[in-house]
Amino acid sequence: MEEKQQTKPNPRDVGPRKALGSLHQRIKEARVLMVGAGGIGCELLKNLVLTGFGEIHIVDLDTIDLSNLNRQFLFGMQHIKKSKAMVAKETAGKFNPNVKLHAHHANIKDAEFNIKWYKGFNLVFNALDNLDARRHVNKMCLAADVPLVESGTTGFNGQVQVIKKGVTECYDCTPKPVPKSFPVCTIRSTPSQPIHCIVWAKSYLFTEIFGTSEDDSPEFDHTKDAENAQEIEALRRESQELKKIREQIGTDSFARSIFEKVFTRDIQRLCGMEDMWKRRKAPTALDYDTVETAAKGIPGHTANMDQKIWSLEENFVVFVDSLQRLSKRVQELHAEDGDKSILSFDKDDVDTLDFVAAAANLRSHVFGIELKSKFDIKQMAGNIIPAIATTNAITAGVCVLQAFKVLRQDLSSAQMVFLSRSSERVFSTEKLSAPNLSCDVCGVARATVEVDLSRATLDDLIEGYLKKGLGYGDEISILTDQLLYDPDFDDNVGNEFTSMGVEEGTFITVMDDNEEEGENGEILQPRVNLVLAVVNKEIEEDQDPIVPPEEGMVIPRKVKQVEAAPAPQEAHGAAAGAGMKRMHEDMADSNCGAKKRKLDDATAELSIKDGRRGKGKMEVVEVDDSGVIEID
Ligand SMILES: Nc1ncnc2c1ncn2[C@@H]1O[C@H](COP(=O)(O)OP(=O)(O)OP(=O)(O)O)[C@@H](O)[C@H]1O
Ligand SMILES: [Zn+2]
Repeated sequence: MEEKQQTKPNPRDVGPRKALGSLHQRIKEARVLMVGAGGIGCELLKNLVLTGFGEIHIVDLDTIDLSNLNRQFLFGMQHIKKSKAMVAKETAGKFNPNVKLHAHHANIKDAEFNIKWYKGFNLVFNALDNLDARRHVNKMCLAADVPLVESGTTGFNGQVQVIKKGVTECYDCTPKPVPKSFPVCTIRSTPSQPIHCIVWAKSYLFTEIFGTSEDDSPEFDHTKDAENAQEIEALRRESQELKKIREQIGTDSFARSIFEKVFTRDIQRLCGMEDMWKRRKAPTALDYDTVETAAKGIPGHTANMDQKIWSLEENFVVFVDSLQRLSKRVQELHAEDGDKSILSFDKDDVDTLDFVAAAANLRSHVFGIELKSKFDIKQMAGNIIPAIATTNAITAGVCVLQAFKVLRQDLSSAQMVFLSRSSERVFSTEKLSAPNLSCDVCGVARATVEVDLSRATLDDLIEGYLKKGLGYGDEISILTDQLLYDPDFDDNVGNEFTSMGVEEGTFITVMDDNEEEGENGEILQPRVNLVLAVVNKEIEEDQDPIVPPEEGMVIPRKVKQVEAAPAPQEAHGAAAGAGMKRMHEDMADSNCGAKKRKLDDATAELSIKDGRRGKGKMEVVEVDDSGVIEID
C-alpha cells in the first residue's frame, strides 16, 4: 500500500505523460535555456513549464514596460520596471512547482554566459527581437554544440527553425536583410540603427509637423510606444510642444524652434533618464547656433547630391531649406481650402524626402549612428508592423513541438515551420537545409584554446600554436572584432592579448590565404576559417603561455566550388507557394530573423536525409569525405 503511494504520479505529470509517452521522462530531465522573455518568451516559458521541462534558465536584459502588458501575459501592472526574467520566473514558477527555474537579468552577450555554461544545456530557445543577439546565441550554440530552436514573429507571420551544428544550416547560413519595422520605443527613445532614425523622421516628426498628429496616424503601433506611465506622459508632452510649434509655420523662427525642440531639449530630457543609458551609448544634444555658424557657405543645392553622405552641416542646410519649402506648400494649401490641409510623406515627393533624409541624419548624428545618403534613405523608408499576441502564442507552441523532435534525437523529422495568414494554409513547413559550406559562421573549424592571458602575446599564437602546432604558413590573417594581424600588418605581434581586448570567451578567427603545394605538386585549397574560443588558464612560467593544439588536430581545407549555370527559380519546392514567397520577403522585420536559404546554395551532398536536396541543382561541389567539419 505504502509503496503504491510513493509511485503515485504527480498530478502535474499526468497529462504530459499520457500525451508524450517515454519522451516525458527525457523532458523532465532536460536542462534548457530560453533567451528573451518578451512576446514569444512569455508564451514559450508557460509552455515549457506546463510541459514539465526539468530545469529552465531564463535570460533577459530588460525591465517590464507598460507597453508589454497587452501580450506578455506573465506580467501585470505591479511588475512595471521590474526585471522580465525575474518576474517571468516568479509567475511561471507557480504553474508547476516541479520545474526548476533560474532567472538571469542580464545581456546574453555578457562574458559569464560562456561556452562552458552553454554546454550545460540540452537545448537552447531563442525568443529574441534583434539580429545581433540571435547571431551571438547561434555562434555560442555552434561552439558548444548545443541544438538551438530559433523563432521570430512579425505581425501575422511567424517562423521556427531548428539549428544543429554540422547537421542543419545555422542562423547565419543565409544572409539576413535589414529589418523593416521596429518597436515604437526604439524609434522614440533608443534608436541604434539608421533605419530607426528614418522611421522617426518620416512617421513621427514629419507627421507631427505637416500631417495628421501621430495619434491619428494608422502607421504607428501605439500598443508599444510608451515605456511606462511616466514616459507616456513625457512623450505626450513632447508631441504637444510640437503641435504648438506647428502654429509658428511660415515664421522666421520656425526652423530654429523645431530644431531646438527635437535635437536639443528632447535629447537633453532623454539623457536625463540615466537607466536608459546604462547599457547603451547616451545621445548628444545639438546646439542650433553652433551648427548654423559652421554651416555658413554651404550651397543650397546640397540636397541634389543624393549619393553623397552629407556632413552634419550639410544636413542642417537641407533640413532648414526643405522645412521652408514644405512650410510654403502647407501655407498655400491652407490659403486655398482652410486650415485642414496636410502633407503626406511620399518618397517620390522631393521636398518630403529631403526633409526626412536630413532630419533622420541629424538624429543619427545625435545618437552616434552612421549617416546615410538620400538615395539610401529613399530605399529604406518602410512601414511599421504591430506585434500580435496570437502569433507569438502559436509560434511558441511550434517551438515546443520542434523541441520534442530534438530531444528524441530525430532531427530528420524536425522542420522549418512558417506561420502565415496570407497563404492558403496557416502552417507551411520545409525540411531543414544542410549547412551552407561557405557560411562564415558554421562553415568553419572551431576549437577552444587555453591561454595564459597574464602573459600570452599574439606571437605565441602565430608561431607556437598556428605555425608549429597546426602547420599554417605565413599568409594568414587574425581577427576578433578588429584586425589583429595580417601579412601587411604586424604591429601587434609582440603585444599581449589583453592589450588587444582579447579575454576569456573572445572568439579569434584565423583566415588562411596560403597557396600550398600538396604531396603531388597540386595546389591545395586554403584551410577553412578557424574560430578559436579563448579560455583563460594559468600556465607554469617555464611552459608556453598557450596550450598547443591536441595531437592529430587537422583544419580541413575549403571545398572548391565550380561556377555553373544558375539553378532554376522554383527551387523552393512545393511547400513554398506564392503565399510563402511573399512571407519570406515580409520576414525581413525585426522579430523574425530566420530566413530560408535557397536550395541552390552550395550544400549539395551534405544532405540530412532530405529527398529533395540537390534537385534542380546545377552546381558541382567537392565535399570532404567526412562532409562535416568537426574538431573537438
Ligand atoms: N542581448 C539580449 N540579452 C538578453 N535579452 C535580450 C537581448 N536582446 C533582446 N532581449 C530580450 O528579448 C525580448 C524580445 O521580446 P519582444 O520581441 O517581445 O520585445 P519587447 O522588448 O518585449 O517588446 P517591444 O520592444 O516590442 O516593446 C525582450 O524582452 C528583450 O529584452
Ligand atoms: Zn552557417
